[in-house]
Amino acid sequence: MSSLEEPLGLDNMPRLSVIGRLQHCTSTACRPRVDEMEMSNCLIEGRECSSSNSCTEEYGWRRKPRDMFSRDSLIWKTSRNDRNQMIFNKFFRGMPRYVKIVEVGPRDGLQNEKASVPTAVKVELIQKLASCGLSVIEASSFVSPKWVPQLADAKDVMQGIKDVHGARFPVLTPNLKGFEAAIAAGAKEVAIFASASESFSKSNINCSIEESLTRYHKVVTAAKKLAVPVRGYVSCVVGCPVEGAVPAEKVAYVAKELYDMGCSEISLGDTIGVGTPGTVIPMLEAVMSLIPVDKIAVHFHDTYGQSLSNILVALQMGISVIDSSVAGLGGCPYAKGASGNVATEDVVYMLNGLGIKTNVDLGKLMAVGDFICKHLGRQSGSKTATALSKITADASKI
Ligand SMILES: CC(C)(COP(=O)([O-])OP(=O)([O-])OC[C@H]1O[C@@H](n2cnc3c(N)ncnc32)[C@H](O)[C@@H]1OP(=O)([O-])[O-])[C@@H](O)C(=O)NCCC(=O)NCCSC(=O)C[C@@](C)(O)CC(=O)[O-]
Repeated sequence: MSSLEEPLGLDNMPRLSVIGRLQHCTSTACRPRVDEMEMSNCLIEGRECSSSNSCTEEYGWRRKPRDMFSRDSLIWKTSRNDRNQMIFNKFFRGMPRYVKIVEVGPRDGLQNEKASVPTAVKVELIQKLASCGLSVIEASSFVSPKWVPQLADAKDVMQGIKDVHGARFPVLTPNLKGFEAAIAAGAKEVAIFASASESFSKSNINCSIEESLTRYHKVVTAAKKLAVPVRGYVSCVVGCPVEGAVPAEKVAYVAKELYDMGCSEISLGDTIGVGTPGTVIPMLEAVMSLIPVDKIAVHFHDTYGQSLSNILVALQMGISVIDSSVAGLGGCPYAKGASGNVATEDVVYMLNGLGIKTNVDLGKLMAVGDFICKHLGRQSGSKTATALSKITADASKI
C-alpha cells in the first residue's frame, strides 16, 4: 500500500516547513491577503474577534504566518517530534487515547432493511464482528414485532450467539415486557431508548417523553435487581423529522433523567443526521454540564455526511465512546429520510489516523462489511471500505 492510502497519522503529518512554504507561496491565489494579515478584526470560527490578543494567541498562524514560520522562529528550529507535539497539544489536547466503539449494525443497521435477513446471517454477522476486536455489539431488539418485524427473531439471535465470546451483546428493550424477554433469552446488558422530541417519542414508542421515562424507570429498577447494566439512548438530539430543531436543554434534561435513574452510559443520537459541529458542540456542552463526560457516547447518522466532523469535535471534547455501524448500515423506521449510521470502517480509519486505539482490525472489518453487503445486495456505505477495496486485495495489512 502506498503512503497515500494510509491514514495520515501524527508521525507523518506534513512538516511545518511545508506549511510555511505554502503560506509563502507567491501565487495570488494562495498568498494571504494583506488585509487578512493586517486587519485588527479577524473572523474565528465564524464569529468576530476584536481582541488582537486572543487572535494571536490561539490563531497566531493565521495572523502572522511569516513570523511564525520564519527561519529564525522557534518552530523552525525545534525537532520534528517537538513540532508534532506542539501541533498535538494545540489541536488534540484532551482527546482520548482509546475509543470504545459500540457496533450497532446488527440492530440499528438491520432494523430498517426492507428484505428480512435470515437469523443465520445475523448470527454469522455478529460472530464476524466479534472477531474484528469490537468489544460491544448491539445484537437485536426485544421490541414489538408488529412495529419492527425485521428484528422479530431477537430470541433466536441470542440463542445463536450464546457461545460467542470476547464481546458484550446488549439488546434494546422498550418496556418491562421486552426486558423480561431479553433476560430470558440470555441478554446480559440492555438499552432503553427515549427521545428529546415529543413527536418522535410518540411515533417511535407510542408514548410521550414523560410516559417513556416512567416506563424506563421500571426497566432500570428490574435490571438493577439482576445487576444488568442499562444503556440509555436519547434520540433526536439535534433535530426531529417533525419538530425541526431540538433545544439542547431538552436533550440534557432527558439525558440526565436517564442517568439519574441508573443508566451506565448515555448515547446521544442524531437520529436524522442533521447535526454539524455548529449544533453538536452546544448540545454536547449542555449534556456535559449535567453528566460526566466518560458516561457519554455519540451516535451519528450520516444523512448529510457530517458524522466524522461531529465525531472529531466530540473527541476533542473528551468523549471516548462512539456508536457506528459496519458498512454504514442503518436508519430508523420511524425517522423518514434518516440514512445509515456512520460506517465503523470510516470511524476506525479516522481514529487510526489520529493515533487513537480501538483494538479493531480494519481489514477484517472490511471483510465483514463485504459479507453483509453481499447478503443485502447493496454497496457499502463506507467510503473507507469502498476506497481500500479498490486498492488492495489484502486488506489485513492495513
Ligand atoms: C414500545 C412499543 C412496544 C409500544 O407499542 P404499543 O403498540 O403502544 O404497545 P402495547 O403495550 O399496546 O402492545 C401492543 C402489542 O405489542 C406487544 N408488545 C409490547 N411490547 C412488546 C415487546 N417488548 N416485545 C414484544 N411484543 C411487545 C403487546 O403484547 C401487544 O401485543 P398484542 O396484544 O397486540 O398481540 C412499540 O412502540 C415498539 O416496540 N416500538 C419500538 C420501535 C423501535 O424499535 N424503533 C427503532 C428503535 S431505534 C431508536 O429509537 C433510535 C436509536 C436508539 O437507534 C438512536 C438514534 O438513532 O437516535
